[in-house]
Amino acid sequence: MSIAPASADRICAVVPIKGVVGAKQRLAAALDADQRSALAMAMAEDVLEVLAAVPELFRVLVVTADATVAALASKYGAEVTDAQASEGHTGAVTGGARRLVREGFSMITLPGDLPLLAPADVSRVIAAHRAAGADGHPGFTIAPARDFQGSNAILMTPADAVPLRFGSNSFYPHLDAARAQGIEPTVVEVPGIGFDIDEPQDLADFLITTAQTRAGRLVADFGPDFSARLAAHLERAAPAGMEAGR
Ligand SMILES: Nc1nc2c(ncn2[C@@H]2O[C@H](COP(=O)(O)OP(=O)(O)OP(=O)(O)O)[C@@H](O)[C@H]2O)c(=O)[nH]1
Ligand SMILES: O=C(O)[C@H](O)COP(=O)(O)O
Repeated sequence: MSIAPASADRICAVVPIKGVVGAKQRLAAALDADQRSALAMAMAEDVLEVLAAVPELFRVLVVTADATVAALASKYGAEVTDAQASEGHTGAVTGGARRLVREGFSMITLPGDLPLLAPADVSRVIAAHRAAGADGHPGFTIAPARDFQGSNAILMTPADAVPLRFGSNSFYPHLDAARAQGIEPTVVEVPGIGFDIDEPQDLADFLITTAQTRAGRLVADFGPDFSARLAAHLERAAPAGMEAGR
């Protein structure tokens, strides 16, 4: 099999999307299954719309085994693959990376649950990667989650430059993994990338933004009582003597 040389000028976004069923389990205390599915789909559509508007991206590849997600991806001009799509976040991204290596593309991977993402956020990561001189050389650029636990965007030249392992605390291990490959990671903090919705507290923080996106309108439509119920849940869930918060 021939492998085309990777270039930081040829970047494909890889977005793993689990799909309608089983999404956002960690929000189960705040949302029922239908609400969780609807929120996951709304965020995914918002992210796909944003990525379609990033001028530096050549392509977008959605890794999913879900037919509804696949149809949504096509609507925004994204390609779809189901290779390794049911092997968790890490498996799905690794499957996408393998394909991009064969095709000579660098990879930026982002999850589908970044409700405040804007095209300029993605452009910032790409600019940082290029400024770090990754063109023609292996490079690794990462934008952490706001709590510095998650890895919310990773850009690699070539697409498989560093073995990835997503999980509850992947940011610092990913820095170590890059250094183990002899690559000094570039870290770029981007608020619109750092904010994802994993836990009920994230949902409460998102409600306050009153974002005029699909996801923002959806949570606003959960009704006037929703934010009070969410606040009550967070109050109950907070350790005694502490304010609800991260
Ligand atoms: N294709 C694919 N994508 C996945 C899989 N697991 C997670 N993802 C995606 O990876 C990104 C981060 O997902 P997580 O926050 O870990 O999982 P989640 O389903 O969104 O939420 P939880 O169920 O609460 O963990 C999201 O875009 C998910 O849709 C999987 O098995 N296959
Ligand atoms: O390693 C990570 O960044 C996580 O797997 C991403 O998923 P989450 O932040 O949505 O849990």
